[in-house]
Amino acid sequence: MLENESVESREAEEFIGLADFVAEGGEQLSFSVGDKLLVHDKSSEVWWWAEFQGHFGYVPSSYLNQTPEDLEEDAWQDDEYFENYGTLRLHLEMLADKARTETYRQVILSNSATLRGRIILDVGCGTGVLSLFCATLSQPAAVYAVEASSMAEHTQQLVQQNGGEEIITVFQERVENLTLPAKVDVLLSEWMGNCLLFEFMLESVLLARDRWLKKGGMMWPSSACLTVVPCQAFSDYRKKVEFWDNTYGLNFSYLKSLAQKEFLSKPKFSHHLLPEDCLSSPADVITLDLLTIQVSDIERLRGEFRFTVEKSGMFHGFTAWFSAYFLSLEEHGQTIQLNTGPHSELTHWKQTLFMLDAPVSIEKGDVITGSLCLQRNPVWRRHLSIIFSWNINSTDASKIHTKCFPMWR
Ligand SMILES: N=C(N)NC/C=C/[C@H]1O[C@@H](n2cnc3c(N)ncnc32)[C@H](O)[C@@H]1O
Repeated sequence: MLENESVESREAEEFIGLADFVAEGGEQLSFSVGDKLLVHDKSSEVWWWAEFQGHFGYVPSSYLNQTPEDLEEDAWQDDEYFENYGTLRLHLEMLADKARTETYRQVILSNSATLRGRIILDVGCGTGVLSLFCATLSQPAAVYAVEASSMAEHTQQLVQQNGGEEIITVFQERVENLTLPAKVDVLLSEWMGNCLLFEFMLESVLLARDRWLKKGGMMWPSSACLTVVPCQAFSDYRKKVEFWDNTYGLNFSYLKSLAQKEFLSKPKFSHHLLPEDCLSSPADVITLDLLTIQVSDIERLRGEFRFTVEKSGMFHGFTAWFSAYFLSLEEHGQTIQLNTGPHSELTHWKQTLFMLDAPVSIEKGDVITGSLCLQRNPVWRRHLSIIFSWNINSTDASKIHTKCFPMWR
């Protein structure tokens, strides 16, 4: 035993669980998100031999993250994050997104009468466009425009050059570290990342809500949901995997398994899903009420789905997108929706594609049931893993497929 331990302990590497894993069969080892495992053998790509609390077994490598020795950069990677937002590139992308920006403008315009005399907090105001909509399209008492990056210096200029300086105060600070002059009636923010949560700016918005939103105040967006649909993705699969079957007359199919691992193990951002590639009607799988959801809730969000296939074809994977909803400040005013799905005007987020390792041919009438879990990364706090579990035409637990997609670490 001593010999065995010394061999195994010599080369063991510490990894951290990105999501809960339930062993199927004696050879596998169960663990929970955040657990630290010792990996002794990585000879296989997919299954590693690991140890946890004195037990040994096989674990899926896609569920594990290398723990950074000393987290020299902070887990939020704030320096890099706010440096990115200090340049115009991302702000241009967001401002050029008409569907996104016009929706917020519409919300402020249609509530302009009720905004009169109110105090508004704009979390992560960037160039201040939303705050300037408030100041120019309504008469609030005050707008607190909070922006942590160096963009705030320019925002101050833009506010002055657009006559907003009487109403808008720009704060260059993380909203979590800020002391505001007063509590606010409305918390306005455009925080949604890919698959809704990526970047986890939502945590900052919720902390600001808990500290600065008056009782009975309004959150804009008021609610948000993550929508999913099973889909075809012939062109992606052809370009990334089938490409190797015939490469200039040569047979490179030996590379297909490498291609699957390299191209299909992570989600594909900015995917443009065509309506005709949807295999069924989409379903809202996860819904957030921004007034009541707690920071602890966003560590792990889970939803179930059941799709009845409406057209025969190939099941290449799932596509996800989000919608945000803005309640009216008026009793019976209409709710405004920002829908980033394939049946709405394209936005800079587009949609996100999650491809199965191997496509499955599917028939009209087939039923795909399963669940989706958004598991926040226990180490890199702006990242998450998205775990799809599904089976086709069966409730037999042994036929459940599962795939864990890191976004990104
Ligand atoms: N991804 C989408 N949609 N929007 C990202 C929008 C991010 C903007 O909000 C700022 N921001 C993010 N987090 C904070 C915070 N805690 N305090 C102050 N400003 C912040 C960033 O610097 C960007 O300008």
